[in-house]
Amino acid sequence: MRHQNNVLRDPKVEAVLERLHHTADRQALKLFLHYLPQLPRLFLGQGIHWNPDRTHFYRDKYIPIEREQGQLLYLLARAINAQTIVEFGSSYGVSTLYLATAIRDNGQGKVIGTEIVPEKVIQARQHIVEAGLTEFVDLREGDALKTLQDIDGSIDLVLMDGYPHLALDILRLLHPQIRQGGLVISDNVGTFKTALNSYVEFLRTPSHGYRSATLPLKGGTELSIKAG
Ligand SMILES: C[S@@+](CC[C@H](N)C(=O)[O-])C[C@H]1O[C@@H](n2cnc3c(N)ncnc32)[C@H](O)[C@@H]1O
Repeated sequence: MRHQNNVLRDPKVEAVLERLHHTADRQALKLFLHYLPQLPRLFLGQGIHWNPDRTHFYRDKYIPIEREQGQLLYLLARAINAQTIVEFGSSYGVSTLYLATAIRDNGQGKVIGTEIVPEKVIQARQHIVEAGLTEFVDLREGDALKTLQDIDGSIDLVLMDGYPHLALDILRLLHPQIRQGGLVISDNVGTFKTALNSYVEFLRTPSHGYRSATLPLKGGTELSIKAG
């Protein structure tokens, strides 16, 4: 990893991840230009407006978690000895690789990932094979609202990183199976502030059973624990 210690301690996984992060970094200019008209909103702290009818732009975009978020995910998954991890939005597999490394190092379990764009699923599967993590991943192609309906047993950790307008529905779907002490980590709560407002409110309403705080990672990463 550039600039800092890498907690994964696995050169094979790190090499794949570094290549994917670099490819994602090279898409930054296209993303910047795409969001350019919305820069005033961002500077005013309002976040980018999310239009659920205009997602085509993202079909070939990596838009992965950042390296620091990946390290945090790995550490959290190790800390709670996660064995069932659910990921909404796998894209090309960057977050999947961090989480699957944690599952492997915990000794057993699976990351159940889901991705709706078939071309991304093909690539993500290749990256997982290349990293030697196939047996720790169950990557499901299709709409997460369907593919995540039949999860066996309890869930230790959820990564919420799909399109914002679906986050609350996905959380409601998974909520009964998230165990006490389980974690929900949500990307982009600062970037897509308005679209994720009701989702974050859900996590912050005490009667729903979570304790939740926003970490200053990638402009806002929500860390929530199901505390009962
Ligand atoms: C921000 S990206 C995920 C990045 C990924 N977690 C990573 O770190 O590499 C969001 C992904 O969610 C996928 N997605 C959006 N709606 C979905 C749905 N209904 N079901 C499954 N995947 C979906 C998109 O195609 C996109 O690839």
